[in-house]
Amino acid sequence: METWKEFYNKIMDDFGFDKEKDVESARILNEIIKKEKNNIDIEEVKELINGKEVYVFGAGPSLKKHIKIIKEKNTKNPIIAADGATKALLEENIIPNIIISDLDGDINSIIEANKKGAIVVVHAHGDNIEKIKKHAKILKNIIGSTQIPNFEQLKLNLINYGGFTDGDRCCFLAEYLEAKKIILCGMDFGIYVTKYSRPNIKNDIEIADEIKQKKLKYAEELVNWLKMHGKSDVVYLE
Ligand SMILES: Nc1ncnc2c1ncn2[C@@H]1O[C@H](COP(=O)(O)OP(=O)(O)OP(=O)(O)O)[C@@H](O)[C@H]1O
Ligand SMILES: Nc1nc2c(c(=O)[nH]1)N=C(CO)CN2
Ligand SMILES: [Mg+2]
Repeated sequence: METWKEFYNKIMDDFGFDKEKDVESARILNEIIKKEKNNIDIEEVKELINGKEVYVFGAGPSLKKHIKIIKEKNTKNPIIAADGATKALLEENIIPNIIISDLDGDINSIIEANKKGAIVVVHAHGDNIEKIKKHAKILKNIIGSTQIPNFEQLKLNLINYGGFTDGDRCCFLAEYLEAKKIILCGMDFGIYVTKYSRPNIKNDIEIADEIKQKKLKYAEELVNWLKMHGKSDVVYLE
Protein backbone atom coordinates (compact mmCIF):
# COMPACT_ATOMS: atom_id res chain seq x y z
CA MET A 1 0.00 0.00 0.00
CA GLU A 2 2.92 2.34 0.66
CA THR A 3 4.20 1.79 -2.89
CA TRP A 4 0.67 2.12 -4.29
CA LYS A 5 0.35 5.47 -2.50
CA GLU A 6 3.42 6.76 -4.38
CA PHE A 7 2.05 5.51 -7.72
CA TYR A 8 -1.39 6.95 -6.90
CA ASN A 9 -0.07 10.43 -6.12
CA LYS A 10 2.04 10.45 -9.28
CA ILE A 11 -0.81 9.16 -11.50
CA MET A 12 -3.41 11.58 -10.07
CA ASP A 13 -1.00 14.50 -10.67
CA ASP A 14 0.02 13.33 -14.12
CA PHE A 15 -3.59 12.98 -15.41
CA GLY A 16 -4.94 15.89 -13.37
CA PHE A 17 -7.55 13.63 -11.69
CA ASP A 18 -9.42 14.94 -8.64
CA LYS A 19 -8.80 12.96 -5.42
CA GLU A 20 -11.96 14.34 -3.78
CA LYS A 21 -13.98 12.84 -6.61
CA ASP A 22 -12.44 9.44 -5.89
CA VAL A 23 -13.81 9.75 -2.34
CA GLU A 24 -17.24 10.81 -3.64
CA SER A 25 -17.35 7.88 -6.06
CA ALA A 26 -16.24 5.40 -3.36
CA ARG A 27 -18.96 6.65 -0.98
CA ILE A 28 -21.64 6.33 -3.69
CA LEU A 29 -20.61 2.75 -4.53
CA ASN A 30 -20.53 1.90 -0.82
CA GLU A 31 -24.10 3.20 -0.39
CA ILE A 32 -25.34 1.17 -3.38
CA ILE A 33 -23.80 -2.02 -1.95
CA LYS A 34 -25.30 -1.26 1.47
CA LYS A 35 -28.76 -0.78 -0.03
CA GLU A 36 -28.78 -3.56 -2.61
CA LYS A 37 -26.77 -6.10 -0.54
CA ASN A 38 -25.41 -7.31 -3.88
CA ASN A 39 -21.87 -7.96 -2.70
CA ILE A 40 -20.01 -11.24 -2.22
CA ASP A 41 -17.48 -12.04 0.52
CA ILE A 42 -13.89 -11.63 -0.69
CA GLU A 43 -13.05 -14.94 1.04
CA GLU A 44 -15.36 -16.70 -1.45
CA VAL A 45 -13.47 -15.07 -4.28
CA LYS A 46 -10.17 -16.09 -2.71
CA GLU A 47 -11.22 -19.74 -2.81
CA LEU A 48 -11.34 -19.51 -6.61
CA ILE A 49 -7.82 -18.08 -6.96
CA ASN A 50 -5.70 -19.16 -3.97
CA GLY A 51 -2.81 -21.42 -5.07
CA LYS A 52 -4.02 -21.59 -8.70
CA GLU A 53 -2.56 -20.72 -12.07
CA VAL A 54 -4.87 -17.99 -13.37
CA TYR A 55 -5.37 -16.42 -16.80
CA VAL A 56 -5.71 -12.65 -16.95
CA PHE A 57 -7.26 -11.28 -20.15
CA GLY A 58 -6.65 -7.70 -21.23
CA ALA A 59 -8.18 -6.06 -24.32
CA GLY A 60 -5.02 -5.73 -26.44
CA PRO A 61 -4.54 -6.85 -30.09
CA SER A 62 -3.52 -10.43 -29.15
CA LEU A 63 -6.81 -11.03 -27.26
CA LYS A 64 -8.69 -13.16 -29.81
CA LYS A 65 -5.61 -15.23 -30.70
CA HIS A 66 -4.95 -15.93 -27.01
CA ILE A 67 -8.58 -16.87 -26.34
CA LYS A 68 -8.36 -19.47 -29.12
CA ILE A 69 -5.17 -20.93 -27.59
CA ILE A 70 -6.80 -21.19 -24.15
CA LYS A 71 -9.93 -22.74 -25.68
CA GLU A 72 -7.85 -25.49 -27.28
CA LYS A 73 -6.19 -26.24 -23.95
CA ASN A 74 -9.63 -26.94 -22.46
CA THR A 75 -8.29 -25.57 -19.20
CA LYS A 76 -10.07 -25.53 -15.85
CA ASN A 77 -7.85 -22.69 -14.57
CA PRO A 78 -9.68 -19.57 -13.38
CA ILE A 79 -10.07 -16.67 -15.80
CA ILE A 80 -10.04 -13.02 -14.80
CA ALA A 81 -11.20 -10.60 -17.50
CA ALA A 82 -10.41 -6.90 -17.65
CA ASP A 83 -13.50 -4.95 -18.64
CA GLY A 84 -13.72 -5.00 -22.48
CA ALA A 85 -12.06 -8.44 -22.72
CA THR A 86 -15.33 -9.91 -21.37
CA LYS A 87 -17.11 -9.40 -24.70
CA ALA A 88 -14.41 -11.25 -26.65
CA LEU A 89 -14.52 -14.16 -24.18
CA LEU A 90 -18.33 -14.40 -24.42
CA GLU A 91 -18.06 -14.49 -28.23
CA GLU A 92 -16.06 -17.72 -27.76
CA ASN A 93 -18.53 -19.06 -25.17
CA ILE A 94 -16.14 -18.56 -22.27
CA ILE A 95 -17.56 -17.07 -19.06
CA PRO A 96 -14.82 -15.48 -16.97
CA ASN A 97 -14.85 -16.35 -13.27
CA ILE A 98 -14.10 -12.75 -12.34
CA ILE A 99 -14.47 -9.47 -14.24
CA ILE A 100 -12.70 -6.29 -13.19
CA SER A 101 -14.37 -3.17 -14.47
CA ASP A 102 -14.86 0.52 -13.91
CA LEU A 103 -18.10 0.04 -15.89
CA ASP A 104 -16.97 2.35 -18.71
CA GLY A 105 -16.97 -0.37 -21.38
CA ASP A 106 -19.59 -2.64 -22.93
CA ILE A 107 -21.97 -3.02 -19.97
CA ASN A 108 -24.22 -5.54 -21.73
CA SER A 109 -21.44 -8.15 -21.88
CA ILE A 110 -20.70 -7.61 -18.20
CA ILE A 111 -24.36 -8.02 -17.27
CA GLU A 112 -24.63 -11.17 -19.41
CA ALA A 113 -21.47 -12.76 -17.92
CA ASN A 114 -22.61 -11.78 -14.42
CA LYS A 115 -25.98 -13.50 -14.98
CA LYS A 116 -24.05 -16.59 -16.07
CA GLY A 117 -21.96 -16.64 -12.89
CA ALA A 118 -19.10 -14.16 -13.24
CA ILE A 119 -18.20 -12.19 -10.11
CA VAL A 120 -17.72 -8.49 -10.90
CA VAL A 121 -15.18 -6.29 -9.12
CA VAL A 122 -16.68 -2.82 -9.61
CA HIS A 123 -14.12 -0.05 -9.37
CA ALA A 124 -15.17 3.42 -8.22
CA HIS A 125 -13.04 6.36 -9.36
CA GLY A 126 -13.64 10.06 -9.84
CA ASP A 127 -14.61 9.80 -13.50
CA ASN A 128 -17.14 6.99 -13.43
CA ILE A 129 -19.66 8.26 -10.85
CA GLU A 130 -22.57 8.30 -13.34
CA LYS A 131 -21.74 4.75 -14.53
CA ILE A 132 -21.62 3.53 -10.92
CA LYS A 133 -24.99 5.14 -10.18
CA LYS A 134 -26.54 3.64 -13.30
CA HIS A 135 -25.12 0.11 -13.42
CA ALA A 136 -23.76 -1.08 -10.04
CA LYS A 137 -27.24 -1.82 -8.71
CA ILE A 138 -28.08 -4.10 -11.66
CA LEU A 139 -25.21 -6.49 -10.89
CA LYS A 140 -25.08 -9.28 -8.31
CA ASN A 141 -22.10 -10.94 -6.60
CA ILE A 142 -19.95 -7.83 -6.72
CA ILE A 143 -16.91 -6.64 -4.83
CA GLY A 144 -16.53 -2.87 -4.57
CA SER A 145 -13.06 -1.43 -5.05
CA THR A 146 -11.37 1.94 -4.73
CA GLN A 147 -7.97 3.35 -5.69
CA ILE A 148 -7.70 5.58 -2.60
CA PRO A 149 -4.68 4.54 -0.53
CA ASN A 150 -5.19 4.12 3.22
CA PHE A 151 -8.95 4.54 2.81
CA GLU A 152 -9.71 2.62 6.03
CA GLN A 153 -10.64 5.81 7.90
CA LEU A 154 -13.56 6.25 5.46
CA LYS A 155 -15.09 3.02 6.84
CA LEU A 156 -16.29 1.71 3.50
CA ASN A 157 -17.16 -1.83 2.51
CA LEU A 158 -14.68 -1.67 -0.40
CA ILE A 159 -11.19 -3.01 -1.02
CA ASN A 160 -8.01 -1.60 -2.54
CA TYR A 161 -5.54 -4.22 -3.62
CA GLY A 162 -3.46 -1.78 -5.73
CA GLY A 163 -3.24 -1.11 -9.45
CA PHE A 164 -4.62 1.47 -11.87
CA THR A 165 -6.21 0.22 -15.11
CA ASP A 166 -8.63 -2.70 -15.18
CA GLY A 167 -5.95 -4.97 -16.72
CA ASP A 168 -3.16 -4.40 -14.22
CA ARG A 169 -5.71 -4.51 -11.39
CA CYS A 170 -6.66 -8.04 -12.50
CA CYS A 171 -3.03 -8.98 -11.80
CA PHE A 172 -2.93 -7.17 -8.46
CA LEU A 173 -6.16 -8.89 -7.40
CA ALA A 174 -4.70 -12.30 -8.34
CA GLU A 175 -1.60 -11.49 -6.27
CA TYR A 176 -3.79 -10.29 -3.35
CA LEU A 177 -5.77 -13.54 -3.49
CA GLU A 178 -2.50 -15.50 -3.55
CA ALA A 179 -2.54 -16.98 -7.05
CA LYS A 180 0.43 -19.25 -7.73
CA LYS A 181 0.91 -18.00 -11.27
CA ILE A 182 -0.56 -15.21 -13.41
CA ILE A 183 -0.62 -15.89 -17.16
CA LEU A 184 -1.12 -12.72 -19.21
CA CYS A 185 -3.29 -12.89 -22.34
CA GLY A 186 -4.25 -9.96 -24.57
CA MET A 187 -2.00 -7.78 -22.42
CA ASP A 188 0.06 -6.19 -25.19
CA PHE A 189 0.25 -2.65 -23.83
CA GLY A 190 1.94 -0.46 -26.51
CA ILE A 191 -0.01 2.05 -28.61
CA TYR A 192 -2.76 -0.03 -30.23
CA VAL A 193 -6.28 -0.61 -28.90
CA THR A 194 -8.98 -3.00 -30.08
CA LYS A 195 -12.70 -2.54 -30.56
CA TYR A 196 -13.10 -4.52 -27.31
CA SER A 197 -11.38 -1.69 -25.46
CA ARG A 198 -12.90 1.11 -27.56
CA PRO A 199 -16.27 -0.06 -28.99
CA ASN A 200 -16.63 3.15 -31.05
CA ILE A 201 -13.55 2.76 -33.27
CA LYS A 202 -14.11 1.96 -36.97
CA ASN A 203 -11.50 -0.78 -37.40
CA ASP A 204 -10.71 -3.84 -35.25
CA ILE A 205 -7.42 -2.27 -34.14
CA GLU A 206 -6.43 1.40 -34.09
CA ILE A 207 -3.80 3.68 -32.58
CA ALA A 208 -4.95 4.66 -29.10
CA ASP A 209 -5.62 8.26 -28.13
CA GLU A 210 -2.98 10.02 -26.04
CA ILE A 211 -4.68 9.41 -22.68
CA LYS A 212 -5.19 5.70 -23.37
CA GLN A 213 -1.53 5.38 -24.44
CA LYS A 214 -0.49 6.99 -21.16
CA LYS A 215 -2.80 4.67 -19.20
CA LEU A 216 -1.28 1.67 -20.96
CA LYS A 217 2.24 2.86 -20.03
CA TYR A 218 1.26 2.93 -16.36
CA ALA A 219 -0.45 -0.45 -16.70
CA GLU A 220 2.77 -1.95 -18.07
CA GLU A 221 4.90 -0.29 -15.40
CA LEU A 222 2.61 -1.65 -12.67
CA VAL A 223 2.63 -5.19 -14.08
CA ASN A 224 6.43 -5.03 -14.28
CA TRP A 225 6.53 -3.84 -10.66
CA LEU A 226 4.39 -6.83 -9.68
CA LYS A 227 6.66 -9.19 -11.62
CA MET A 228 9.63 -7.91 -9.62
CA HIS A 229 8.04 -7.61 -6.20
CA GLY A 230 4.99 -9.90 -6.09
CA LYS A 231 4.80 -13.46 -4.78
CA SER A 232 2.81 -14.80 -7.75
CA ASP A 233 4.81 -15.79 -10.80
CA VAL A 234 3.82 -13.43 -13.67
CA VAL A 235 4.34 -14.71 -17.24
CA TYR A 236 3.07 -13.91 -20.75
CA LEU A 237 1.12 -16.66 -22.54
CA GLU A 238 3.48 -18.47 -24.94
N1 LIG B 1 -3.08 -2.75 -26.13
C1 LIG B 1 -4.05 -2.73 -25.22
N2 LIG B 1 -5.21 -2.13 -25.46
C2 LIG B 1 -6.21 -2.11 -24.54
N3 LIG B 1 -6.12 -2.67 -23.33
C3 LIG B 1 -4.97 -3.28 -23.02
C4 LIG B 1 -3.90 -3.35 -23.95
N4 LIG B 1 -2.89 -3.99 -23.37
C5 LIG B 1 -3.30 -4.29 -22.14
N5 LIG B 1 -4.55 -3.89 -21.92
C6 LIG B 1 -5.27 -4.03 -20.64
O1 LIG B 1 -6.61 -4.43 -20.88
C7 LIG B 1 -7.50 -3.74 -20.02
C8 LIG B 1 -8.93 -3.77 -20.51
O2 LIG B 1 -9.15 -2.82 -21.41
P1 LIG B 1 -10.29 -1.69 -21.30
O3 LIG B 1 -9.91 -0.68 -22.29
O4 LIG B 1 -11.59 -2.36 -21.46
O5 LIG B 1 -10.07 -1.17 -19.77
P2 LIG B 1 -9.98 0.21 -18.93
O6 LIG B 1 -8.91 0.10 -17.94
O7 LIG B 1 -11.31 0.49 -18.38
O8 LIG B 1 -9.54 1.36 -19.83
P3 LIG B 1 -10.14 2.82 -19.94
O9 LIG B 1 -9.97 3.53 -18.67
O10 LIG B 1 -9.31 3.44 -21.00
O11 LIG B 1 -11.56 2.62 -20.28
C9 LIG B 1 -6.86 -2.36 -19.85
O12 LIG B 1 -7.20 -1.84 -18.59
C10 LIG B 1 -5.35 -2.67 -19.92
O13 LIG B 1 -4.77 -2.83 -18.64
N1 LIG C 1 -10.11 9.52 -11.63
C1 LIG C 1 -9.89 8.53 -12.51
N2 LIG C 1 -9.37 7.39 -12.08
C2 LIG C 1 -9.15 6.34 -12.95
C3 LIG C 1 -9.46 6.49 -14.32
C4 LIG C 1 -9.99 7.75 -14.75
O1 LIG C 1 -10.27 7.94 -15.95
N3 LIG C 1 -10.18 8.73 -13.82
N4 LIG C 1 -9.27 5.44 -15.16
C5 LIG C 1 -8.83 4.26 -14.72
C6 LIG C 1 -8.70 3.08 -15.58
O2 LIG C 1 -8.32 3.32 -16.79
C7 LIG C 1 -8.52 4.05 -13.31
N5 LIG C 1 -8.67 5.19 -12.50
MG1 LIG D 1 -12.91 0.13 -18.02
